[in-house]
Amino acid sequence: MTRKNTSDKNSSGSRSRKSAAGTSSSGSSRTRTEHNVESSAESGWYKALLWLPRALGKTIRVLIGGERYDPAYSKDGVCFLLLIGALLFSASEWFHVQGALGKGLHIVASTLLGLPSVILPVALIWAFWRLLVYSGKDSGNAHSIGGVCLLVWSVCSILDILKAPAEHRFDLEHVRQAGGMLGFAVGSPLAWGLSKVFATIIFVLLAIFALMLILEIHMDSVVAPVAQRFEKGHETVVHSPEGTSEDEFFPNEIHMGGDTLALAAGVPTHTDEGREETNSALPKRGLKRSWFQRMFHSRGKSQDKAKLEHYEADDPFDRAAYIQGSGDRREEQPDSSLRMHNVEETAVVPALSQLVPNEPVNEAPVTEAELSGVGSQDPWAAAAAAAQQLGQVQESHDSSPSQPVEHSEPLEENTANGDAPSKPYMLPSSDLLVRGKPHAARTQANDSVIKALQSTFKQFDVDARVVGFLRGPSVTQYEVELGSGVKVEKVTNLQRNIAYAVASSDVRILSPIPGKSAIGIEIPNVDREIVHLGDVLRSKEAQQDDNPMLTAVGKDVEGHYVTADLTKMPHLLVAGATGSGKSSFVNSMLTSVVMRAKPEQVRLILVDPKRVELSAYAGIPHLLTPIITDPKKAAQALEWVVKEMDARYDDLQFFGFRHVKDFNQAVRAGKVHAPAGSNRKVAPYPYLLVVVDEMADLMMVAKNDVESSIQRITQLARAAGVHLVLATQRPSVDVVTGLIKANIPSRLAFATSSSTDSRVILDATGAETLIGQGDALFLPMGQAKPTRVQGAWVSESEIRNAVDFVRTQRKPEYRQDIEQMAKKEEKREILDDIGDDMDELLQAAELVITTQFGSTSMLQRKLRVGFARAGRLMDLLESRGIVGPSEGSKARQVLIQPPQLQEALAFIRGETSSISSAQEDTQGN
Ligand SMILES: Nc1ncnc2c1ncn2[C@@H]1O[C@H](COP(=O)(O)OP(=O)(O)OP(=O)(O)O)[C@@H](O)[C@H]1O
Repeated sequence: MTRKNTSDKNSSGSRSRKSAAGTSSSGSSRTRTEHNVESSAESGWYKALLWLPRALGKTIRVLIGGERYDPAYSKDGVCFLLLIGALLFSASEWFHVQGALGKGLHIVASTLLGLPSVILPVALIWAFWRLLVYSGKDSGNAHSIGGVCLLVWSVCSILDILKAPAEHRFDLEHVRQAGGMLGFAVGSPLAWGLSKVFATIIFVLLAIFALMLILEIHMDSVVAPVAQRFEKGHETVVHSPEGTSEDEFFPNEIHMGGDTLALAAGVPTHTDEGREETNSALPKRGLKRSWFQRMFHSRGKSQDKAKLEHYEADDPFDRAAYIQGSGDRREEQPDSSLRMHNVEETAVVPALSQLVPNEPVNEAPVTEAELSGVGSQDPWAAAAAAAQQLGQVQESHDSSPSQPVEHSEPLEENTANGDAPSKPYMLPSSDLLVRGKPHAARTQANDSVIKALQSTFKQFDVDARVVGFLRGPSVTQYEVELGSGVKVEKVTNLQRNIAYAVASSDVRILSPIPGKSAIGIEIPNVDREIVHLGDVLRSKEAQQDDNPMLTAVGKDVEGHYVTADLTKMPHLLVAGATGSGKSSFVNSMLTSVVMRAKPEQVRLILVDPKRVELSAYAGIPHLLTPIITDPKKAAQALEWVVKEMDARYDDLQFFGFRHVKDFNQAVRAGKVHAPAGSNRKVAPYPYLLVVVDEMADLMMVAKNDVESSIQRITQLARAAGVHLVLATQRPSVDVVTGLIKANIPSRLAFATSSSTDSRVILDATGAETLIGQGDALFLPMGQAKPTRVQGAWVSESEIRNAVDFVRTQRKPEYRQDIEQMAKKEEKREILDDIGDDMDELLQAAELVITTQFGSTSMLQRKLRVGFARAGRLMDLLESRGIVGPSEGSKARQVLIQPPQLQEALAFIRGETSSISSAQEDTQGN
């Protein structure tokens, strides 16, 4: 089930994580209370530090009319103070102004810092910039500012040590010319007590630590890659770019080791020029990236992005920016009188919005006992004993193709790859994914919208006012309270006028907001926020849960990260109009799996009839089969999944478990033993995730087969660890049939073109009012009402980096039986097509090829058949490429020469896949 830090009550009773400070997503009372709680939790020194500025602010507020406290202004105030401080100290330290104030400031600065006082204005401007750009709990400001203070202290101390006089004495003039009081405090005593060299080393180390704090670098990110490089020393040499063909380096999507990676027909290789170089440089890049990424993060997002190779498809919101004009249209600066008015009217707004935390409080993890079947008794002992007694069962087990032993391949897959066990598999570092800006709780655009709403109410004489808002990444929900005796319809009827006033056609009105006596007006933000996949995966919630099937969904309208456990969905339907963000979601989901799951934990079957959407994942070790692009093969793969599921059930039944999770736990605990005498190895089953990027194509080729496979999988697959994600851009009843809907309980609806489509997906309207580009309604199983989310975004460069990282570690181990099953199916189709006419068709082929005369009447005469039958035989020969198309009354062209007769006959009988391959086979023999 979804886990998000909102209060969505989950009717199935599954876990729902609450926000750090509160339990309900409801409004102002909650957030006001949270504010009190938060301020009472402040430490004593913090209160003491802020006592003076707060008292000053309070006095000013009282003097100018007693307005309520707006914390957004306190941040602005600090920024301005820093700027003014920087200006003052630059006058005294750089321009040496000679006024009394200038001299006084210089005395203060040089006494405190000594020579480094010249960098004081820079440090203040830097702190000003940092506070302006980053704010909130996740901003990292405390680390950075603490780091800068430490660095300045270290520099002052080093200067003091270097200039410390031999005799132990304090001389203020000397101290001012060295590291100031700050440096003297510890520097000189250390130099006198320890020697200058050792004291300097200590402060150099402290300076390095300070730099690490500023650049957000951790020791392990420096040491681990170096250690890794040492371990891989030899391999790196082997894979060095020079003198090594691309074949030796298996991440290349076509050649891997000595083998050729069997990409599905039509799967583009997703390479571009210089790609080989990129791949072979990867281990080196990993180290560089981790250093630079952190450094860039601390300096801004634009540089952060620049480190990744850029693709056209990397840019989210392209069209949104254009359509909504956010790039062109400047927000009007509200005039001062209106601004005052707004401040009063919406005074509660910042109190509401600033308290929406990004990080959830952690709930106690699910206990082992919650997992079904794992109780205090030891069920495995009984199963093992039963297995001992069931020698006969085991034998039949061995012989029967549908029995678990036959199915031992996936169980052994951990060790099947010769080189796999020697190299531990490493998950990609989350540093490969871009960091976004901290969530903005309030922007200028929100103020403009509130102003527009208030004036609309005023114009139409409706006694209503905006009392708060919750800003999400793409949409803000404004909370409107009505005066007593005012009908709700008065506001809902204004929908079009509101849309006009805020210049957006996508206004959604919720009346009331669930759980509140207030109306919610959802209006798209002109300054939308991109929800980066990396941020969702780095959220506390996602990091504390090591479930490999946990996937990022995005952020809800309150700015909380939303993640989902695919095992609890257990199947998901993703639908929406073209360009609405489905493929981007599927990419985020698959990248989540690549980032969090090892191949032995999750295996994938990817169906991509559009051929380009999922090709980036070709060759990853999680794949169970090459990416399937042919809808017919996809239908057969689904049938294979049904068989796999049945086989897993047989296994679970045999060993006495109800869920594959329990079975896996027992295997890991060494409590499951293969029956005596059997040579099978017991290993945990990986989850199997089947992703179909376009359902409509599958339904067109084999509606009944696909429907019945999906029905069977969805009914049973949960316990077997098999999960489906079906995406479609045609949410019509012929694609998303009643049968499919009934079996896929979780839905994710992106913008649809009509309310009918929305009903098909969600059984409710609403998706037609979404604004596209990742804006979605998420309805996980068990939840009564959908939650609005902005889907997580992962760029193509990020996907490539993550995928390259895993491909360099392991080859995919494809299951041959999926391919074989598809081939068998093809053969069956060929034979079905010919039916009872095989003998006559072979005779006809022989006649036509030996005589090189493709005439229907000749077949009529020689085979003694009627015209219609001879015509059918000729059509069958044409379909197999033996004769050309009909040329009216003329005989058809014969395309096969007499020496190829035997190959042609073998091909007709379905023994070979083509006539040329038959020739090759013959030559080979
Ligand atoms: N979560 C998101 N955040 C930001 N922008 C997004 C997001 N999702 C999609 N977009 C924008 O919308 C564009 C279209 O998205 P996407 O290709 O996923 O749509 P789609 O529904 O799969 O379309 P189609 O069915 O035609 O393949 C993207 O190129 C991107 O610019």
